[in-house]
Amino acid sequence: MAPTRSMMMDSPSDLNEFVMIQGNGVKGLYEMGLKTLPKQYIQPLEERMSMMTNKVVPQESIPIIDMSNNNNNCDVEDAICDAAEKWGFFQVINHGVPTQVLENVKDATYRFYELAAEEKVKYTKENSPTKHVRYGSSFSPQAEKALEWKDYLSLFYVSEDEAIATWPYACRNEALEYMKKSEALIKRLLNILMKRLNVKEIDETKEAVLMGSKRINLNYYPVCPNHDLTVAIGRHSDVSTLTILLQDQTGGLFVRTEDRRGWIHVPPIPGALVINIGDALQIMSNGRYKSIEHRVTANGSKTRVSVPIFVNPRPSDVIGPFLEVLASDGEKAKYKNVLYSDYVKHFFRKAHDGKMTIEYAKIT
Ligand SMILES: COc1cc(/C=C/C(=O)SCCNC(=O)CCNC(=O)[C@H](O)C(C)(C)COP(=O)(O)OP(=O)(O)OC[C@H]2O[C@@H](n3cnc4c(N)ncnc43)[C@H](O)[C@@H]2OP(=O)(O)O)ccc1O
Ligand SMILES: O=C(O)CCC(=O)C(=O)O
Ligand SMILES: [Fe+2]
Repeated sequence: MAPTRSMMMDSPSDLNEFVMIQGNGVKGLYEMGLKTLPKQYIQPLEERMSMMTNKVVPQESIPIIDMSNNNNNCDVEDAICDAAEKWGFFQVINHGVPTQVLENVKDATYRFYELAAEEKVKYTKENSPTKHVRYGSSFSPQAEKALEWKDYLSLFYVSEDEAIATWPYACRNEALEYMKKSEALIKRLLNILMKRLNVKEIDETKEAVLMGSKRINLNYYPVCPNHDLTVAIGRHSDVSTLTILLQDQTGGLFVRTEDRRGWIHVPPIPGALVINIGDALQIMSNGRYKSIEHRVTANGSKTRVSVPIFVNPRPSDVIGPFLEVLASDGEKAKYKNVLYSDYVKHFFRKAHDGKMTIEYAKIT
């Protein structure tokens, strides 16, 4: 529902109560017709995209890789590994996930957020019947100095039966279908990436540590007043092995340049998926593949949705550089072995802070 002129009003006196506790989210703030951004969302100058220090580099672009069978397989494999080493980010087209499945999960995202706050609030951290389903706003509100203009629904996959029993009806079938139909793409990408690391075969143990758990997030970024003063998602790197990201046609995702001096826009391409390397794979590849910092800008005129699938080790896995990588030329380990759930908890308990999470695993 778009706000009408007569509805325009000030922010609620207790913002936390309205957004988080009653479950209205930032979507609720937009629908109230706020004219100005509440102060809690005003980011420090250095985090705003309008600052000179955050310049956009329009002439740069992350690779767009055609994965269709008509293309020479070796060329595709090289392009993927090169992109993972240099950029940590690339887009894939002709990837095998049906367009209809992608459209359906975007529609399902809208369907979930269009539910009444009383329905959505049943899934907040305080109310959710399971830790595997969580509806929230911003990233880590207790730890953040300034909030982010984003609502999310986070669904941790354990089994189809558990998902059917616990995920919200408005989106569960579509989210499950998107996960299922992405499976072949995920395996193909991991096989390709492992080959260059001298990992000849993904056996059961390797499969568990590379893709033993999955989380799907339905992100909703409503129109934002004074959007230049805030962010939709602050600078961060993902803690996953790989992330498969579906974005709509709005735009707003930016990736840090290699020299860290600027930001590259990831242009929406109909039917494409954005792939990025997460911290877990940076660690397992001993830094060969890069988990790159990225961020999302808030938009003053359009609502945006995105749906990442985070492909992860299992929480109980210990991750560290693969022996195959170290053995190949006696390379020294740059990261220590860490319990993956400790690593993820460390990530979730602090505000977004660029590339800082990986310091937790660095050998200094
Ligand atoms: C939300 O906005 C985001 C999210 C992201 C995500 C990027 C990713 O790469 S997600 C992939 C993360 N990996 C996994 O989910 C797989 C492994 N999972 C686990 O290890 C566990 O499920 C766990 C996440 C560590 C939770 O473990 P548990 O033992 O049950 O511990 P808790 O006490 O429940 O949680 C620990 C701590 O984390 C907070 N938290 C848990 N789940 C979420 C969630 N989905 N979203 C946000 N925060 C979460 C929880 O509140 C706890 O913090 P406290 O301060 O309350 O103690 C990228 C960018 C974004 O903007
Ligand atoms: O919305 C996007 O384009 C990116 C989302 C993201 O970076 C995340 O959820 O980790
Ligand atoms: Fe991310």
